[in-house]
Amino acid sequence: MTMRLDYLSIFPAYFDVLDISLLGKAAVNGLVEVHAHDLRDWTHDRHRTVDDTPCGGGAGMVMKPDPWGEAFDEIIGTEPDSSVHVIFPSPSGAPFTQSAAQELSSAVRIVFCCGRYEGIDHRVIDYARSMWTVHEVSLGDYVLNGGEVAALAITEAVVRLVPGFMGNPESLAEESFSAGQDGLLEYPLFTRPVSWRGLDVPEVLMSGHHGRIAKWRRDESVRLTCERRPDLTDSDFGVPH
Ligand SMILES: N#Cc1c(-c2ccc3ccn(Cc4ccc(CN5CCOCC5)cc4)c3c2)n[nH]c1N
Repeated sequence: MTMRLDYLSIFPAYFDVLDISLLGKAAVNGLVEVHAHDLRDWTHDRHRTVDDTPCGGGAGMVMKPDPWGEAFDEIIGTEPDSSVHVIFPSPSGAPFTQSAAQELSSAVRIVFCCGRYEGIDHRVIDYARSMWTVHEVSLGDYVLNGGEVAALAITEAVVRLVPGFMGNPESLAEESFSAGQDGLLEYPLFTRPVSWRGLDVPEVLMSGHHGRIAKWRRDESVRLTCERRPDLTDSDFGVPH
């Protein structure tokens, strides 16, 4: 099954990068199909205008609904289809999580609507909700200039979970933020040389003793999680708050 990814943006060149590396390989293997669109192609004035002043006043500009509606008609269609997932990155969106990525990895079609300025006229989102499955999501509590970077991050998080994408699916099982690691942060990683600029690989990792190695890794994951992400710890880890 090929996953079709569409990107609507006034900066479609942001998505040229998807031809590189693993994503490029996935496209070649037919796992994903990528289409980037310039929203201005659905404007009709000489200046190819996509924005206007906010109703009710306020700073900045708001993206007009008309180009989005015409782009939707051409790219997605005019019939409702809940199997189409439409993602609006937004500072006021719900936090994007690994479980959301996992859910989206089984989607047949995902359309990313990348806003700019102060955002998109809300009727565009309301219309999309009446037609497709809509996700208003945020990458995190910091302000970006538009939705493109978020769309790229979400794409990578989702596509790497598509069956057949990652060469070694076992590497997905041990990752942080996935059930396999009990939601703890990943332990520190080391490789050769054993000694580097006076810094040595922890002896336990060179011991060949799998039980001790597993304990060290678990202890390190718990230590790191307590230090950096107390919000992820709870009594189940046997770790005091
Ligand atoms: N995903 C994601 C994002 C985004 C994001 C996503 C999409 C768009 C479209 C336009 N912009 C720029 C923009 C910046 C500032 C504001 C006003 N601010 C008022 C006070 O509260 C904060 C927002 C609005 C819009 C976007 C930003 N930012 N951070 C994330 N994690």
